[in-house]
Amino acid sequence: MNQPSAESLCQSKCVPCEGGVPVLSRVESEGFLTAAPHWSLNGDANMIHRNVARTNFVEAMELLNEIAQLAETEGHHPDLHLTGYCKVRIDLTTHAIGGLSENDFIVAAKIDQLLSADE
Ligand SMILES: C[C@H](O)[C@H](O)[C@H]1CNC2=NC(N)=NC(=O)C2=N1
Repeated sequence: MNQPSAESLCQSKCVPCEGGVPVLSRVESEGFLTAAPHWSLNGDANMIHRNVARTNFVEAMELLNEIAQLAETEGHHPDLHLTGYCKVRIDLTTHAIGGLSENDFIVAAKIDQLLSADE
């Protein structure tokens, strides 16, 4: 597989997934992470996450809603956590296959784009 870029991921669209897609290996996921360097792979290599801080509670909630809209557009949904009054943790995994798929990295790159537009 060619090394993905943030740009190519942002131009891609999530493919509806109800199973039948191979789980990405740790090495494949690490390749995708070069295009999404703000994200971390967990120990089991079945989830990536990113932490984001906002300046107050309302801005954190607005961010959660922006990500929710993006997720609905993509048809692929992160697990969103408000971890403090202005802190957000975003977890991405493909529930249907119990691990990571390209969809997770497409949504990660699009969230990065949304966050850089906000800054
Ligand atoms: C058909 C549709 O693509 C699936 O139900 C999607 C919806 N959003 C999803 N989001 C995530 N994170 N994992 C999934 O397996 C998943 N499945």
